[in-house]
Amino acid sequence: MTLRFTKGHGTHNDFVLVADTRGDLDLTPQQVQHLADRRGGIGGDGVVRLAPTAAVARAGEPAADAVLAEEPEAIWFMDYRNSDGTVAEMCGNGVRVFAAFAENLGLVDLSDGGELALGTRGGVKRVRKEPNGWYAVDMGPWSFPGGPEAVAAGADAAVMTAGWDAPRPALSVDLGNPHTVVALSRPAELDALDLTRTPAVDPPPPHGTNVELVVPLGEETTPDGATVGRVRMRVHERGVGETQSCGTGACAAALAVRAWAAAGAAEPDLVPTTWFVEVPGGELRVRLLDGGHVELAGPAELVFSGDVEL
Ligand SMILES: N[C@@H](CCC[C@H](N)C(=O)O)C(=O)O
Repeated sequence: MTLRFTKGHGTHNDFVLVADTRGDLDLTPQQVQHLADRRGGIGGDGVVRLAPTAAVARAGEPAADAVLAEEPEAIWFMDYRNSDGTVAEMCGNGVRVFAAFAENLGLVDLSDGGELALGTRGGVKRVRKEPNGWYAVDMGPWSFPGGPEAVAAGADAAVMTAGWDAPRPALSVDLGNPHTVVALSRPAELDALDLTRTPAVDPPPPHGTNVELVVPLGEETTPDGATVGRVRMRVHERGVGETQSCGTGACAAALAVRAWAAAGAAEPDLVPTTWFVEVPGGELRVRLLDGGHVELAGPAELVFSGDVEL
């Protein structure tokens, strides 16, 4: 079978995108692994299938039914797979690149304030385009699975990775997909990390986790007088390995660092609600929204298209 694809990335978190506008493509884990293979295939951290939400629901995906019940206008669904062939609930960089792909296919017009509501296994996501060309997505609700006690204690898990003498405290964050955030004290320590092996998380999360290693860089004032926070991050993605960026991971990092800062602040309400997250592949913006939602903004690029044999 010959398959048309487009290669895209968001801050160098890269994806093979496939337009399945009839919704009849059933990608096997082996086919996903082949598409994502950087030597024998196209290469990517993940594979994104764009399909009609109704077709995904008919194929037995309960999340697609829930999407249509919540937002009947979410007619397109992001079927996201990690490069190892496993399914993931959400991908923050993937959602933005999906929006750029849908624009490119002529399925949506995001100029003049247009919005794309799309379905994911993590619920309905809404994407709009900013004047600088960045895509901003309302990532929806998030939570600290360990609850207020974990936030007060600063941790509900421990992470051990190559080169460390002992496990370090970490905070679990749920963005629709699972994250575990560990704070390091110095950028040099972050740079020296060996992330070629999967970090061990205790207690082991039932469905695995993405692990973000972060260095809080403090607060700064923007030219328009706003106070924002800044974080550096490296990430080991579930089902992939170390990647150049992770959008849900950037949200998790900002939310954890903000919670840690608020816990130690005399006036927690003054801790910034906007954070810039520096990743090896670029920079993302994370903003707390009303109603317990979080927004992710950043670039999305389509690089080339072609045909591949499956
Ligand atoms: N790179 C993504 C996250 C992709 C899914 C993740 N590896 C998982 O298994 O949860 C992002 O930008 O959020």
